[in-house]
Amino acid sequence: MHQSRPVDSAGIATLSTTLQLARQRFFEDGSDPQGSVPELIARSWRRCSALPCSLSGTPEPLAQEALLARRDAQGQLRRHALPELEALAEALSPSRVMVLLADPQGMILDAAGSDVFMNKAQRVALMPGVEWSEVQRGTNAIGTALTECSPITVLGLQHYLEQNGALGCTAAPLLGSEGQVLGVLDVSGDPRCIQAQTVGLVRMAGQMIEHRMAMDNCPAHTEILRFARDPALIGSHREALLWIRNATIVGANRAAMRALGMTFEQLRGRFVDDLFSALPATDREQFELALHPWLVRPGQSASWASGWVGPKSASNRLTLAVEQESTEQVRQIPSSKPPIIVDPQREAQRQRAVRVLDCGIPVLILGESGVGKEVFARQVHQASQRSQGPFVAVNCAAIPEGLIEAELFGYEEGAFTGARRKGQAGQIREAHGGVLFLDEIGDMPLSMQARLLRVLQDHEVKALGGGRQQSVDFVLMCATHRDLRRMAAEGRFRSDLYYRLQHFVVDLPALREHADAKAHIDELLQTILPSGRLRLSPQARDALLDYSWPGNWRQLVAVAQTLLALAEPGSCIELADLPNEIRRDWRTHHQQPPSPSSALTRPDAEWEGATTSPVPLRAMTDTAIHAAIASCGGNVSRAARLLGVHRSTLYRHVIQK
Ligand SMILES: Nc1ncnc2c1ncn2[C@@H]1O[C@H](COP(=O)(O)OP(=O)(O)OP(=O)(O)O)[C@@H](O)[C@H]1O
Repeated sequence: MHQSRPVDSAGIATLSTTLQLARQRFFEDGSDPQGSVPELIARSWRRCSALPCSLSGTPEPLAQEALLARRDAQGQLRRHALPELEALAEALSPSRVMVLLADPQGMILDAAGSDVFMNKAQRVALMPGVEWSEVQRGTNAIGTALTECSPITVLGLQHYLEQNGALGCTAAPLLGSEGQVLGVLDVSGDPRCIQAQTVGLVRMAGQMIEHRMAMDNCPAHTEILRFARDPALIGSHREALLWIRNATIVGANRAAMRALGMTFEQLRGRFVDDLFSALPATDREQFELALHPWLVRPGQSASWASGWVGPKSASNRLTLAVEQESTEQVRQIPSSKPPIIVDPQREAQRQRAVRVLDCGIPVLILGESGVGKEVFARQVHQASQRSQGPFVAVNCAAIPEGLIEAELFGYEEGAFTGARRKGQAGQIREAHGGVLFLDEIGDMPLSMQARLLRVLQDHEVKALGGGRQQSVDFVLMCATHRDLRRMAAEGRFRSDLYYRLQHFVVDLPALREHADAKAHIDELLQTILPSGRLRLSPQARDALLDYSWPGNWRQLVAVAQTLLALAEPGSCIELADLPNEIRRDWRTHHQQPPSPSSALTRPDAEWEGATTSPVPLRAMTDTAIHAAIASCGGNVSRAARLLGVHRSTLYRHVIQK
């Protein structure tokens, strides 16, 4: 019996007629969906329909102690995956999606990303503490990726349960060196937000996590043979890896399986000499590896740059200098530390905040999401007398309400019944001697605010589950995008805590409100997209400079890093390569003939445009000039010839703008 019903027409925007029909036939008549939905989805629907028990309903998340125990059991996975989770959430933040990490059973352990979407997702229990295996939640990206052991995207009503039809999710399983599933990385959001770029970024982040875990886990008596077509990829997450014990292959990563065209089962147990015809002695540091002739497929080069990693010897990482012709330039991987743009006003605020902090007075930072409140707080800490002490950042909105007390105040050993847990100091005690940064303090539950206020007054903290009061020495910095004054007036934030926090307030302006907004945007773009490697067409640059950046610096950095990750080295980024909302915004302000050729090859075109939709002449000229420059690959002389004007006229026009 099928447990989900077909969908009515008031469904999701992404629902296609074919999908609708396929669901109807499958759920009502039991017709096989083959050919109407992707094969992975069809297979999963079949599996789900054969499940013995009903899949409907919204499950309750685990209690906090049980979730903490599940997290503890995946300490290594989380250590390697959480930085990527944060980076991915940051890179995708303009899209209102969330990034999830689940364990090998599909239990969601951690989430990062858009608060707006997280709140929506909670309604269907897509949150930490809930298991999203296929058996529990039907076809879904996390569960189906785990079952199929393959990356997958599940959009809208491809989900088995109709109640999950508003979700778009893409997930990549994280595999260990023996093909075992270590966990799964997932991005979920509105189905329209899951674009090809999102899928690519999830897979890339998954590869990075797998690579880091693999290098951290080289068992005793095992060597790793690393190889890649391009020597520059050796040491990166894109290198191929084979684990070798007694000259026999015992493990492989995905890149190795792809490079050799073999599955893990086909590789396991093979002698490595079977694959490579000239395997060099292990004491050589640099060598070229030749693939055995019988494995070489048409068009595949037989030569690889390669190197060894000895057992447990991270220091033995080889940097290879094999001379090899390579047509592929190495793609720039977005740097994890983009530059911070500083202006005089911000610098003055920072210096004053340092003086205040050094006197032990709390600093409250206000501003829209993404204006750099945490960045600012970290800079103040760095310049303060507490710079040698810790900077402990806690995002009050990201921690589920039931966990926040334990996270902040810590707990004693055995504090939770039935849990085999050691105690935990808690973030407040971890900030001893330094700074405690409470981000999104406006989202802190009222009961927690009362406890925090007591800690600020007494400088003492008591962990959950008993124990004695311990004295703590920290200075508080807080941030929020909410109007705390109004919240306090409406009783949604404790007034006594508000008055304690508002002695020194830093109000960081939105990016669009900066007097030099365009210059700042340009400076950041130039640093992240260095002109030697990538070019921005004049139209694309204009669109980026003119955009209002509602997600502020975070959105700008994420867009620039995504462009860098996706563009081929040396290529020119065009308007069409920019995210939809930026293109749409630019087009709204520059209603123009679509391409230079239409304006240039048909001299009357601009007048036709003028009669149907009046556009200022200056704007039309701008667009024609930028389009001409773009179509000539940035060459102003050629663009001038194309437009039939002198080069100096064009320069003058561009400079005057
Ligand atoms: N002055 C700056 N120059 C360049 N990039 C910046 C600047 N400030 C912030 N950023 C970028 O924006 C990102 C977001 O900054 P941050 O987390 O401090 O914002 P926030 O205001 O705390 O956001 P939220 O309120 O959503 O937590 C940073 O990781 C950094 O990449």
